[in-house]
Amino acid sequence: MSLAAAGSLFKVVEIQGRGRGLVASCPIRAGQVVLKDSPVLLYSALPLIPQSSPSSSSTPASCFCDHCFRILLPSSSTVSCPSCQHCRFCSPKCLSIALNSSHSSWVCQALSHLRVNPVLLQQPLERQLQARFLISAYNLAQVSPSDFQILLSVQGSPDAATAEAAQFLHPLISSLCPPPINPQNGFSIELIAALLAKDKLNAFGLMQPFSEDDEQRSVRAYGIYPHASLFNHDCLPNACRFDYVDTSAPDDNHNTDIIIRMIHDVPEGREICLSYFPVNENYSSRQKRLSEDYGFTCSCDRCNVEANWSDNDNVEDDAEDEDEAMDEDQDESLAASDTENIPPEENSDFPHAYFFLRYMCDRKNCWGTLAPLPPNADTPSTVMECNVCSNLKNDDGFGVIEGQDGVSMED
Ligand SMILES: C[S@@+](CC[C@H](N)C(=O)[O-])C[C@H]1O[C@@H](n2cnc3c(N)ncnc32)[C@H](O)[C@@H]1O
Repeated sequence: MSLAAAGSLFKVVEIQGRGRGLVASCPIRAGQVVLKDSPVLLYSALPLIPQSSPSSSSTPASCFCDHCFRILLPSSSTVSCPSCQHCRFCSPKCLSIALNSSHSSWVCQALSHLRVNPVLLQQPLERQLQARFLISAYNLAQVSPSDFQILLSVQGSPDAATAEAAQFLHPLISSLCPPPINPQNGFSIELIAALLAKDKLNAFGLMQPFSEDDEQRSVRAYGIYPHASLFNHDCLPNACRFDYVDTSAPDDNHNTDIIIRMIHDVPEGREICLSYFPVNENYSSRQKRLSEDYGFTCSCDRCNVEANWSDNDNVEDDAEDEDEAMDEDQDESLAASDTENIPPEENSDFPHAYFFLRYMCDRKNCWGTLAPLPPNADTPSTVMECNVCSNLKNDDGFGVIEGQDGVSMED
């Protein structure tokens, strides 16, 4: 679904202090899909050299296809790039597509150079990923100039951190003899800084598969989704995004598309917002992330309430008032169980408790958001899907629907 196709559901408007935003142009129902978006650019979020086997060239470089980022199962017929032997693909078809797009011969050579660059390899993962992004961006300019223009059109201007990264990466990337973009700006440090800023503000992470044992789920790939990048942030979002990287049909070339679905009904005129990170984070860490990573101070309803809490006041204190047991491992976060006995109308300090009760997944280490499946004609679905662990639950009794992990969403 392109922005134009979804145009009847929302419009792009300029909102004071927030830049562009997407506003409902009609009432939108819970579960309704408002956008299906394809990436203009995707790049791996793994270190240049796999951590577990830094010196072995025969060890697989990654456990994800280097083009479509599906997980590579031991039984699957994977193929390696014939030139670098490092990047692996889930099928000969994916390799063939990649050789003409994401893994062109220039990308292959550039990544091979980076993998033996001792200065870059000593840098933190973030710097290595910025190098990966710049390789992909320059390649995009070559293989799809129109998509490169789209990348340039998303929001983002350099800050001190991206300017410093550009200082470091400019000589490195220039030494890879990238293909010329245009004679005016070539591979200027300014262009590199601008690209890094756009990536920082707009990249969506495609996460590694969920596991209850993983406290910190990592990202497998980052992507720039031009339409989805127009959603502003709210700490109590009314929409959330789903992806079906591994569960889409094997011949589906759009498995890295993301889908934005409404969490609950919204009236015409309401801005549709996502949360840029899991909703369980507390006030100070949310404000810190939004300021450092996105350059704004959040003044959403939830922040306005929590700004008035004293320094040590947090959701857990409310939960303690209610004689709730504390999860010591989560003392910086809001645990769903902490809110169970706090009806919003009885706790004026915490009016948004209802959101966490109804829309936050309570599975261990998940912290995902629940949204109903799309309505059937006008009938709303009573089944809620978690956008992190894919669990399906009945909206009424919150019972888990067995055997329904990883459903695939089509248009
Ligand atoms: C992914 S972009 C969202 C679309 C952006 N507003 C635009 O014009 O393209 C993220 C940027 O939007 C702005 N933004 C997002 N949510 C905001 C909010 N709640 N309040 C103020 N600015 C916000 C910030 O400048 C942020 O860095």
